[in-house]
Amino acid sequence: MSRTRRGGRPTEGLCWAARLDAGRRPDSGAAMAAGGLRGALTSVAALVLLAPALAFASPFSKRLDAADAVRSKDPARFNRLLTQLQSERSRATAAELEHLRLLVDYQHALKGQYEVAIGDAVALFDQAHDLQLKYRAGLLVANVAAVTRDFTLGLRYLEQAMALQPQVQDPDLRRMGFIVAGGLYNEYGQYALALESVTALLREQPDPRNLCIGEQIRTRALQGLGAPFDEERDIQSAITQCASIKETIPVNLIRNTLAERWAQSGKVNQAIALLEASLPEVRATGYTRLIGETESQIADYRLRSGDIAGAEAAARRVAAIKGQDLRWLPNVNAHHVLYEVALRQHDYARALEEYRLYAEADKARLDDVKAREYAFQLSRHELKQKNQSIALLSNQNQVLRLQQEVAQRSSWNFRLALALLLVLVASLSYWGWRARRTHGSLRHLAETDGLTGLSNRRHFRAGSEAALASCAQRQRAVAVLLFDLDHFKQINDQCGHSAGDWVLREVARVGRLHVRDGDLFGRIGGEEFAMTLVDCEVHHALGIAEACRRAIEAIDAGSCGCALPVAASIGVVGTRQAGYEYEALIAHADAAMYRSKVGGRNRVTLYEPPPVPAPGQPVLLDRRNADAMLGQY
Ligand SMILES: Nc1nc2c(ncn2[C@@H]2O[C@H](COP(=O)(O)OP(=O)(O)OP(=O)(O)O)[C@@H](O)[C@H]2O)c(=O)[nH]1
Repeated sequence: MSRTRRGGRPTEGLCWAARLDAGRRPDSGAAMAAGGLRGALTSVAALVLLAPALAFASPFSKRLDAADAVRSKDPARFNRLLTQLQSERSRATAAELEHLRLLVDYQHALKGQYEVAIGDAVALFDQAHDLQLKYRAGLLVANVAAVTRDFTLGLRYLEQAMALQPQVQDPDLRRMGFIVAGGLYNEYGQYALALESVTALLREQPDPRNLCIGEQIRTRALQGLGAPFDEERDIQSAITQCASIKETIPVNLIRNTLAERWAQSGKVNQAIALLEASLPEVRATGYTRLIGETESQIADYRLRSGDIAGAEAAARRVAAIKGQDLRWLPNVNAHHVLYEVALRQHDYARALEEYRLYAEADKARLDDVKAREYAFQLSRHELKQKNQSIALLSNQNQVLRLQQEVAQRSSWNFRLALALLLVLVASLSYWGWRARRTHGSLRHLAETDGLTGLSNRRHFRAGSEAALASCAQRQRAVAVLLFDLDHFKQINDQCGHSAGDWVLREVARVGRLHVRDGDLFGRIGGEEFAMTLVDCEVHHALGIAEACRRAIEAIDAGSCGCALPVAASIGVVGTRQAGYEYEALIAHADAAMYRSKVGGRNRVTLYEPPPVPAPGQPVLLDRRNADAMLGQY
């Protein structure tokens, strides 16, 4: 039958470092009896409890810090402070309540109320707003879950807490994370990870105590890995480092590692001598795990060296440790040694019994190792899955961000384009309006007589031609009136040109009063005006002409300082007499107007065609009639 010890010296129980407080303050008898794995694991939690307090300014915060600082060193004071703080919790801020909650979780853990501690620390990890509190809650769960052998939960929270560690500002808290991770990884048989953690710790230039703890974790990880190490550099310097600050637990754990090395290389007696020499100091620590490990190594090496009695004595001391866990490696080793001793003493019944105890313990230990390995693989798997999910989510987020950015940019571009378009439309509208206005002004200028605002000759003619064409189609009557002011030159000459202008504007004003919509009224010469009256029979046109004449006659130029009368000679012609040709109508109206002038002025004359001459008789026409007739024929 071969022994099944693996990984070198006994490794059950979590990092001794957690027992640092216990090392300074030896366990009570009851605690020693409880020893073994649970005690060791509890101590890991105690290490977490040693974390420096977070800085808070208020009196409540200061007392929280004070409680935080003594939670392991002075549990009685810690409990008192916590009771006070809880009674005054109504004064606490939300952040302070979170801190208080963490301390209460520590208190539960220290009292052995592991499930309560884990339950609330898990919730705190999820709910804490302060990153450092969250980190500490995660480490607490990791430690306490290792005590309760909930390895999966422990590793899950260890990894989650360590994921937060880079953001932790407090260097002491960061170092604590490395120590807890290194210690736990060693206990989970993950020596490479333990080495990684402790290497990170040593890079952070820890204080002497943390350096000693780190060295112990490192030697154990190297041993677990079966890595070659330089005895002087890797072990003796670590022993010196720990011894110099009187850290007896780590110093002796390191010695155990050295003894393991020596025994492996055949230096069994040297290993026994080293362990025997340190045994009094080891026993003085009261640290069950260290005592059990040292004694079980002595038992093993004595057996190998042929010292059956010495081996049996040491093994029995281990087996006698009360409250130990069946799976604890020193227990397994002790039963194996006792079995071998019984065999060599030919006490086969005892050998059988010891073998049964050994096999039972070893099986339980192997199951435990498997459970840790399984927990580790599960946690790695979960971590991988989580990282993959995070990566996936981050990719999705990136895609969403990009989509948002594109949408935003498109929206900006769209808005910009819209704004530009609006500016463009506004500019175009403005310039269009300006152009239309300019065009309108120009057209108005081109069509209007500047003095009277009436249509000028050209525009009057165009409008009249259009109206005549339209009325011609419908055979509607149109009349044309031509006005010529009488002796206007005198007004100009005697009253001044501005008085003449005023009279012209007045004639335009009164003339406008006599035209309807659709009629046309223009100034077609200096003192000549014309009206085209649509849908207007000539007799009606005569009435309008007469009304105009009277209105003009009524103009009192005295208001502009001119005593001269104002009057006009008007000629009227209708389309029934002269047809729809503009030129002919104007010529006939002009001829009629001429007749008014000739007839004494200030009168209205209807165009009358010249009498048809008797054959052979010449007809004398005045100049205007002649022009009109020439135009007609
Ligand atoms: N104040 C002013 N006078 C103008 C304007 N256009 C033409 N006249 C004047 O109108 C006068 C026309 O004079 P005439 O052609 O001799 O006609 P008249 O004096 O009215 O005499 P009869 O037509 O024969 O009654 C001239 O003195 C022109 O200078 C104008 O825009 N303003």
